[in-house]
Amino acid sequence: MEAFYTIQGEGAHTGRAAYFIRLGGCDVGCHWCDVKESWDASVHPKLSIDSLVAGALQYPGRMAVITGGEPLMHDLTDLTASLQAAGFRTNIETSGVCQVVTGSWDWICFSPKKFKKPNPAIYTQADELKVIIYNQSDFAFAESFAPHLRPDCKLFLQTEWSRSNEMLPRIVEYVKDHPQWQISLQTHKYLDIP
Ligand SMILES: C[S@@+](CC[C@H](N)C(=O)[O-])C[C@H]1O[C@@H](n2cnc3c(N)ncnc32)[C@H](O)[C@@H]1O
Ligand SMILES: Nc1nc2[nH]cc(C(=O)O)c2c(=O)[nH]1
Ligand code: SF4
Ligand SMILES: [Mg+2]
Repeated sequence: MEAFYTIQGEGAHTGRAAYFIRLGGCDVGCHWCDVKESWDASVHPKLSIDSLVAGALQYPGRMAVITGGEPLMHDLTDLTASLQAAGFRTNIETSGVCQVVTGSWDWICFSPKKFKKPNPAIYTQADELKVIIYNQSDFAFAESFAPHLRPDCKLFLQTEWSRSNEMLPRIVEYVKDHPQWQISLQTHKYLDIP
């Protein structure tokens, strides 16, 4: 769908320069999704892996973030192999909804959704769990994944953007009471960058 060089706004790598590759296609259907234009893959141009890697190499950063849409709808074996061969660290943002987890990953951000169940195969591969808090029941939804993850998996709660005023104070109190969790903010939206 698009590729751009920016600052990772969310999660464990917040604040680091990264080349984002946003792949079209998603059938998870989050009603609050902030990139609904990504859902229909057929309206977006197909780019070759070589051109994506060449685009990334124009910039000094060597972290690539593959997102979407739901990137694991695609076989990411060749894209991640080419990025790693070119010297990039490969990070992914995924809901975990997929038949198989393809690709070679340096960092997996797993962001499960109530709207479609993830494949449990991703649980022990995740380096970071990032749950979007839209309402109070999302805290229990977030906790339901924690026992299945690796002990070193980082745990983040991120407010759904339009619900920040109501949910951020609750997330602050929750993290104070449950310090294994950290707050993730969509800092790129505050910075007004892509
Ligand atoms: C657009 S999604 C694409 C990757 C993948 N489909 C997923 O959901 O993880 C990238 C990240 O943005 C988060 N996100 C999407 N819409 C959001 C919103 N309105 N407020 C906060 N986070 C949002 C998702 O939960 C995910 O962590
Ligand atoms: N700056 C910036 N950071 C991000 N982290 C995850 C994003 C995504 O949409 O997957 C995203 C995004 O869209 N922009
Ligand atoms: S899974 Fe990700 S891309 Fe798909 S609708 Fe949900 S937030 Fe949007
Ligand atoms: Mg985004």
